[in-house]
Amino acid sequence: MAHDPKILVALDFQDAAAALAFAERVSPSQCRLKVGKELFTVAGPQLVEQLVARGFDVFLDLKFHDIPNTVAQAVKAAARLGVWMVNVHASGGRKMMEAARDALQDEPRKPLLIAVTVLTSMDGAQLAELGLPEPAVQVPLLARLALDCGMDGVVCSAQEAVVLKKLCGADFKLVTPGIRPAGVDAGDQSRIMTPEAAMAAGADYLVIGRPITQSADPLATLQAINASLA
Ligand SMILES: O=c1ccn([C@@H]2O[C@H](COP(=O)(O)O)[C@@H](O)[C@H]2O)c(=O)[nH]1
Repeated sequence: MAHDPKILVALDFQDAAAALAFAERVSPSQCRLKVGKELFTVAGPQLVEQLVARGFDVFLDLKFHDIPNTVAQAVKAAARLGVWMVNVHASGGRKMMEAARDALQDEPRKPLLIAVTVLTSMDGAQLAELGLPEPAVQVPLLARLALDCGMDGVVCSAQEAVVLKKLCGADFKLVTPGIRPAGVDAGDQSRIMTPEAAMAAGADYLVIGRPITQSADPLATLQAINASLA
C-alpha cells in the first residue's frame, strides 16, 4: 500500500453524499482527495472538515484569483479547515502570491501552497486567443514566478514536468491534472499524459477525476493505477 499516495482523486460529485460514499470505499493510504469548485459550492467547508476528520489529506482546489488581501484571507481560512494543500492562480501575480504565502506564515497547520500555471484544458490556440504565448513558454514563466514568490509548487500538465523540474528544482512540487490512462477519453482536457508517463516525467502528484470516479469499478481502477505506479 502506498505510504505517500501519489494519486489525488478529484471528488467532482454533485453532492456531499456521493463524495462521502466514495471516501467510505477508499483509505487515506490509497489516495488523497481533492475538493474542487463543484463539490465545495454544494457541500461547503463542513464536508472538507469531515474528510479531514476521516484521516484524508485534502487538496482544496478553489484556485483563488483575486486581489492580494482577499486571497490571503481565503488561504488562511483554508488552512484552518485543516487542508493539506490549497491553490491560487499564478496569473494573479507576484503581490497576490506573496500575500498568500505571508498569510500562512504563522498558521499552526500550514498547507502546501500551490500556484496554477495554465489550465490543462488549454492548448496553444486557446492561449493565443487571450494574447498569451503557447504553454511551452507561458507555463515555465509562471512556474518560475511562483517559485520566486515562495510557492511550494505548481499545477501544470505532466507534459511540462521535465522542463519544470530542471527550471525549479526537485523539491518544487508538480501537481498534474490531465491524467488519462491509455485508451481513456480525454474529454475537455488538452494537455494529457498517462499515469506512468507522468510519474516518469517527474510529476509529484497525479490529479485524477473521471477516469476513476466514473469508471465501472472506481476502487479497482484506483488500485490498478496505484499498482502501475509501484
Ligand atoms: O489545470 C487544471 C487544474 C485543475 N484541474 C482539475 O483537476 C480535475 C481533473 O479531473 P478529470 O476528471 O481527471 O479531468 C478537475 O477537478 C479539474 O477541476 C484540471 O483538470 N486542470
